[in-house]
Amino acid sequence: MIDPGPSRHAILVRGLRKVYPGRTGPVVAVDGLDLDVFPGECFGLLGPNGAGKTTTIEILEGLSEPTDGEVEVLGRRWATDADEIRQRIGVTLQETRFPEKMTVRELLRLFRSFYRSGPDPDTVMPLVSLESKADAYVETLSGGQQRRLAVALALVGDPELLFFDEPTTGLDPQARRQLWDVIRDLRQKGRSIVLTTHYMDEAERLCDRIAIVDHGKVIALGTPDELIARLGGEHIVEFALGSVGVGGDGNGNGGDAPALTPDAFASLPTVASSRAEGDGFALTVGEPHAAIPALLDLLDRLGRPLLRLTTRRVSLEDVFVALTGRHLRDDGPEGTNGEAPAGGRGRRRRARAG
Ligand SMILES: Nc1ncnc2c1ncn2[C@@H]1O[C@H](COP(=O)(O)OP(=O)(O)OP(=O)(O)O)[C@@H](O)[C@H]1O
Repeated sequence: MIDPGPSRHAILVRGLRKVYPGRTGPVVAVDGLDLDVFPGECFGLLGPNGAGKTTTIEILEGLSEPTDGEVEVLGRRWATDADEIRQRIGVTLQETRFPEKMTVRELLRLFRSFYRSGPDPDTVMPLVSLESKADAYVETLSGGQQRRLAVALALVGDPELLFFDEPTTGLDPQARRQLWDVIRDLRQKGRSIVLTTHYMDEAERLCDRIAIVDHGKVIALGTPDELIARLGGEHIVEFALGSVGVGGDGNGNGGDAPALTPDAFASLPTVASSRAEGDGFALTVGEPHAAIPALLDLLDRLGRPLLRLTTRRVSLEDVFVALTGRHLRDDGPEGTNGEAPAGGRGRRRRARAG
């Protein structure tokens, strides 16, 4: 049971479950989730497609009913205090459809009229750098400008708590950065923020604390630094080996020499963990200057030629891989491999404004 005392929480969730009927049988989207979001923090739900992030945020926003569990938003419950909660939160959905024949200013004024109090819409436009578009029809705005308009619409009620569901999916790098700045400003002004994302760099840059979600459960929780520190080393050394003899991959498999496994590198100086990665290996290390010379010595003794070697800082992606053995996502404008986003796989929420 949730403690009935005065809530110090922006959000309190206990034992949240959501089961959808599904075509081929029940789908457990959220499976016993606990969350504590404190006032003034930017809290991230990070996880792969289908992890249950959107389902969770929809329940917090009062758009969907839980199958089981308890939810408090700003110390209130949706069942009894829906009007009050709506007056105190701002919601930016994954996608928003706007009425085409309204200007930016008209739409902001309309949304402002839904709230008892809040700023003059003209003072909100500069917060999202849309003042020059005040009299433009919303249909003429670019994708990034429309996302920022959606944020402005969430701000006109002067919310204490804001929800952003995958705020930058599909945006180009410049538009992403502009939206990051808007979210950072809101945080600096003391607003509580909950955002979902499958971009680890976004979570790392924006969030004070992150819950990594997989299969409807929180599998890790902490500040980005705490989560990264769990790996036991701050650097990743990735390398691939040439095969000895004919054929083979970067692990030595398929050539004449016996294949190497990640264990072969586990006892090198400051190596905290080792895994197969793509066509080679990835070592989590504390001190690359100690680990790399020892690695080169070992490969020399084993007679294995090095094809390539790179080092980088540990990311939340590595935390996810260490926890699940899978990658968080294979794309992202600034992700690990720079491939184009997979885009609209699965369901996307669309909201019609006005
Ligand atoms: N209305 C629905 N009916 C049936 N299953 C659903 C429904 N909505 C979501 N699901 C399923 O519930 C699971 C969680 O989906 P959800 O959209 O919450 O995940 P997510 O982490 O937000 O993923 P994404 O990043 O793709 O938005 C998935 O298996 C999804 O297919």
